[in-house]
Amino acid sequence: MTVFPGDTVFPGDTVLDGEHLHKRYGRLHVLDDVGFTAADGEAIGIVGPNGAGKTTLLNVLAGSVTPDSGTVRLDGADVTRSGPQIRCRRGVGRAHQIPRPFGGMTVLENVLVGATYGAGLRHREAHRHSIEVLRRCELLDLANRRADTLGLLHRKRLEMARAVATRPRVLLLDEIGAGLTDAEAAELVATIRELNAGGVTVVWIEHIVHVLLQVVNRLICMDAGRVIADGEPSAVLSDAVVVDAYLGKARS
Ligand SMILES: Nc1ncnc2c1ncn2[C@@H]1O[C@H](COP(=O)(O)OP(=O)(O)OP(=O)(O)O)[C@@H](O)[C@H]1O
Repeated sequence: MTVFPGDTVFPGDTVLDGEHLHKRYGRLHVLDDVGFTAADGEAIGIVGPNGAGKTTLLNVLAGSVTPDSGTVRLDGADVTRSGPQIRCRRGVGRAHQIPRPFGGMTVLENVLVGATYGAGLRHREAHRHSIEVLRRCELLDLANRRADTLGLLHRKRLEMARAVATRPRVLLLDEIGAGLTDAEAAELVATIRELNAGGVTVVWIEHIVHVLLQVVNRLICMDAGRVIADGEPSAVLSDAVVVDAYLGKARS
C-alpha cells in the first residue's frame, strides 16, 4: 500500500515495520533477527545497554544503513533498498544523537532546508511552515542566529526542528535528551508530546528512562542485537531479563 497526500490513514494502522533484520559489521552481529512494528500514532521508546544495536536499528529504519537481510516496510511498501532521502519524502524524519546542523547557516535557513527538500514545500509555503516549526520547537527567538553559535539545548532543538520541518509521519529520535539538564529535557518532552498528540508516530532511543516514560506508551528493550522485551513500559521495566541486561547498567 502506498499512502498519498489526502489519503486517510487510520490510527493504529502499521506505518513502519521491519522483519528479520540482520546487520553485521565484520564478526559483530549488530542486528540479529530483529522485528519492529510501529502503528500510526504510537510513541515507542527504545532502551538497552551501550552497543545493543539501537542506533543501527534506527539507521536501518531511516534508510541510512541497508540491512544484510530482512525487510523494512513503510505503509506496507518495501523500502529496504530506498535511501534516507526517499524515506524522508515519504514521511520518515530523523534526528541524530549528535546534532548535524549546517553550521554556517542560520537556524531558520537550516529548517528551510528540511521544509524544502524534505517536505517538498516552495517559497512562501516553505517559509511559513518553517516559522511554525520554529515556534513549535521554541526556537523562534533564535531564527536568525548562526547554527554554529548555539548551545547544546538549542542544537538539540534545531536537530529536532529540522526533522519536524520535513513533515514526518514517523519521527525517529536518537538520544535527543542526552547531556541536557532535567529542566531542559522537560522542555523537549513537552514538544515531543505535542507532536505525538498531533498524530506523529514517535520512535525514541533514550537512556534517560524517566524522561522517556513521560512520552512513550510502549517500550522496546534491545540487548546484543536482539529485542529482549517489547510492550507496556512498566511491564518491560520489571521484566527480569531487562533488569538483568540493562537496568543494572542504566545511566539514570
Ligand atoms: N559503521 C560501523 N562499523 C563498525 N561497527 C559499528 C558500526 N556502527 C555500529 N557499530 C558497532 O555496532 C554495535 C552497535 O552499535 P549501535 O550504535 O547500534 O549501538 P547502540 O545500542 O545505539 O549503543 P549506544 O547506546 O552506545 O548508542 C557497537 O558495538 C558499535 O561499535
